[in-house]
Amino acid sequence: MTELRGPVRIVGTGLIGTSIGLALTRLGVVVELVDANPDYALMAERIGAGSRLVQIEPQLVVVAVPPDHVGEVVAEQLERTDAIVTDAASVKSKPLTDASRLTKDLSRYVGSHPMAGSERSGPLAARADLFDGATWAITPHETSSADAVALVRRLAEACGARTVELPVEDHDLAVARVSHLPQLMSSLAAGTLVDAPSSHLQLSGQGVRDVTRIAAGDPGLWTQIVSANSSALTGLLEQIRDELDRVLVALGKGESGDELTAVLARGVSGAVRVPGKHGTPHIDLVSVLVTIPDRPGQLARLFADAAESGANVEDLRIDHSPGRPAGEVELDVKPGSVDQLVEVLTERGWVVHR
Ligand SMILES: NC(=O)C1=CN([C@@H]2O[C@H](COP(=O)(O)OP(=O)(O)OC[C@H]3O[C@@H](n4cnc5c(N)ncnc54)[C@H](O)[C@@H]3O)[C@@H](O)[C@H]2O)C=CC1
Ligand SMILES: O=C(O)C(=O)Cc1ccc(O)cc1
Repeated sequence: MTELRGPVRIVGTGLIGTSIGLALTRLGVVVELVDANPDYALMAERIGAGSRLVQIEPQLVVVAVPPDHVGEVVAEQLERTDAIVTDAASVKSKPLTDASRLTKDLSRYVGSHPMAGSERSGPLAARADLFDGATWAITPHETSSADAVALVRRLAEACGARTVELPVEDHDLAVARVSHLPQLMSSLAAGTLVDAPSSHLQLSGQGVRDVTRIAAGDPGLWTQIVSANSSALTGLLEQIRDELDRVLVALGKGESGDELTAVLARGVSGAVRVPGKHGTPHIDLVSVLVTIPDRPGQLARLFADAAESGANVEDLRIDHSPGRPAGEVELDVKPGSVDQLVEVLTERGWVVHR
């Protein structure tokens, strides 16, 4: 069996590279940190993601630089080392095409893509547990060696992720749908807030926060990602444009038409197909809303009371605007636990709504 012994060289010590470094270092794997910006490599070293100076040749190189530069760095690392080389880019066709223009033998290269991240960039946003429970795509190409694929699988598992293998082209079609289109939709929705009066913005609740969170991602990085996946994205954007036209026509009629309901109902059907946490199939959860006074210790009391009802809280959201005397906690539980949870919380004086 191919073992991940290290050292692992990480080229690009931003959010993703430094998070991989932290995850591997916690397992005792020796990590070498390299970045075009020496300050970033130093920061990554200071927070414990590895070391800038490692004398031993790497077993594996992970290229975690923006997509436009991945191909050249992969080719350079293949030529300079005997290591297996992977990358973490959000698109997989472009790095492969770019690298194949620069070097002949790509058997030690296999692309990969951790499906976890954040709207933040740079080493200081990194976390050792970023990939725990996440999916990590591995995209072998025609000449990737079995050893390369096996070692990259070990890397993903060492970072706490579960792996999915798929061809390069399938990967790019899939992420156009589940990552790149949602990013563009989030940016478009958030863009309408730029000129909004603050009297409108003060009514913001969790819905607009959910929809706009990823819009805060680095525009430079996302320009590279969506440009590299333009053909897969174009079809989806045309579909959205047609749907938007239908919505405009329906709204223009000024009547509560079937057309509008059909668009909204299709959204419900799509949303329930998104797999739940840890890549498990989506299970229907029920949300229970609890009003919580803005005082120290209230969350701890709520969780203790919820635990006593026997309900396992599968997920939760907290909505609290500064200055308001109370917040709203949304507890997601399995349908079978709801009655008991509501009964116990109500008995103990919580204001609960389903
Ligand atoms: N941001 C996210 O949530 C996710 C990003 N990715 C992919 O991971 C890669 C890295 O993204 P982030 O860590 O978010 O970006 P980042 O901006 O936080 O880090 C990128 C790092 O690469 C360095 N760099 C740029 N060109 C370089 C070169 N030629 N040689 C050495 N270092 C170089 C930069 O100085 C920077 O430190 C990208 O390809 C992205 O598509 C994958 C999954 C999630
Ligand atoms: O912030 C989030 O929820 C993300 O989904 C982050 C992300 C960004 C880019 C990727 O290629 C993969 C994951």
